[in-house]
Amino acid sequence: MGESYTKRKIMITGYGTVAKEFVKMINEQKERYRESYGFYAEIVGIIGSKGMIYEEDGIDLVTLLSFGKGSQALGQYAQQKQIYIQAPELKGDVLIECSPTNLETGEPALSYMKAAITKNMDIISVSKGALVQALPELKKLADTNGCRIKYSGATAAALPTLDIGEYSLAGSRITEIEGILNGTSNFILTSMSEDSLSFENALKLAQERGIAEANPALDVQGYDSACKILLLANGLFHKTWTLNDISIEGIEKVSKADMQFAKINGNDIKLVASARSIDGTITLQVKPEIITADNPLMNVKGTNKGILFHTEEMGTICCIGGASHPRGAAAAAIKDMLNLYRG
Ligand SMILES: NC(=O)C1=CN([C@@H]2O[C@H](COP(=O)(O)OP(=O)(O)OC[C@H]3O[C@@H](n4cnc5c(N)ncnc54)[C@H](OP(=O)(O)O)[C@@H]3O)[C@@H](O)[C@H]2O)C=CC1
Ligand SMILES: N[C@@H](CC=O)C(=O)O
Repeated sequence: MGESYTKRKIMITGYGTVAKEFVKMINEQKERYRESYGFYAEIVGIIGSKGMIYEEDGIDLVTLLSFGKGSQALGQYAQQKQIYIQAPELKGDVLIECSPTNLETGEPALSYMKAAITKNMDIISVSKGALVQALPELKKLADTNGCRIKYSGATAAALPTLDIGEYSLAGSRITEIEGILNGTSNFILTSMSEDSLSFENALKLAQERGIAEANPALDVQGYDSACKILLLANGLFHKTWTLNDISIEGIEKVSKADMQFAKINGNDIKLVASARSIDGTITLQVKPEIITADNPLMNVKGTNKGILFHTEEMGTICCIGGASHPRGAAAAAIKDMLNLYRG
C-alpha cells in the first residue's frame, strides 16, 4: 500500500470488555492497518453511562489503556488529562456501538445509532438490541443520510456468518441455515458433557471469560442465539421477521443425564438456531437438539460456534470456530471497519 490512506474519526459507545479490546487492537495495530489496508483509525470520543471523553486530535490510547474499563476509566482518563467529562454527543465519521444489549427497548444503542446517522456517521455495531428492535428503520434512515451499517459483531462475531452469506454465497439460493451461535451455552453444554462441570460452574467460567451477556439469561434462555438467527435470516432471506416470529427454548432444562444418554448413542446435544424450510415456509427456532455423529456441528466444542448454509447451487457450506471471546468480537468490528474503508 502506498503513502495515501483514508483516515476516519471513530467514536465508541459503551467502554466495556469488547470496547477495551477494540481500543487495544487499534493501539497495537493501527500502523499495520494503515500499511496493509490504507486505513487509519483515530479514536476521538468514548461515551459511557456517565458521559463522554472527547479529544478532537485523538484520545491518548496508551493512557486510556492504563486504566480499567467503564465510566470509571473514562473519569480517570479525564482527570489525568485535565479534560472535562462532557454530555454525550455523536461526532466524527464512524460509531462503534458496544453498549449493553437490551432486547426490550434497544436502548441505549438505538438512540446512539439514530443520533450518529443524523450526523452522517457510519455504524458498526457489536450490540444486538437496537438491530433486533429497529434494523429496517435504521437502514432506511442510514440510506437517507448516505451512511452504512455493519454488524458482524452481532451475528456471532469471530465466526463469519453474514459475510459468508452475503459475499461468498452471492447469487446462490440459500435454502436453510442452522447454527450453534452462542458460545456461552455451547461452553456450558460441552463442560457438562465432557468435563463433568455443573451448569452453574460452567456459566461462572463463561462469565469470567467475559463472553456471557451482562444478563446471562440472554445466553442460556436462547435469546442471544435468537437475535443472531433473526439478523442472519432477515439479512439473507430479505425479510423483516421479529423475535416474536421465533420459537425460543434455551438450555436450562438440559440435564447431565440427557447429555450422557445422547453420548451413549454417539450423539450430542447442542443449542441450535435454525431457519429451516418446513412445508415450503421458512421457520425460525432456537432449541436444544440431538446432533448425530455425521453432522459437522458435532465438532463445535467449548466456546466455539458453527454454522451450516444449505444452498441450491453450492451445496452445504460449513464454518466452525470463531470462539466467543471479547477480542474476537472486537476483531469482528475491526473487520467491518476495514471492509468499509480499505483502499
Ligand atoms: N462480550 C462478548 O464476547 C461479546 C459481546 N457482544 C455485545 O457487545 C456489547 C458489549 O459487550 P461487553 O463489552 O461484553 O459488555 P460490558 O458490559 O463489558 O460493557 C458495556 C459497557 O457499556 C457501558 N454502559 C452502560 N450503560 C451505558 C450507556 N447508557 N451509555 C454508554 N455506555 C453504557 C458500561 O460501562 P459504564 O456504565 O461504567 O459506563 C459497560 O462497561 C453487548 O451488547 C454484547 O451483547 C457481542 C459479541 C461478543
Ligand atoms: N454472549 C455471546 C457473546 C456475544 O455475542 C456468546 O456467548 O456467544
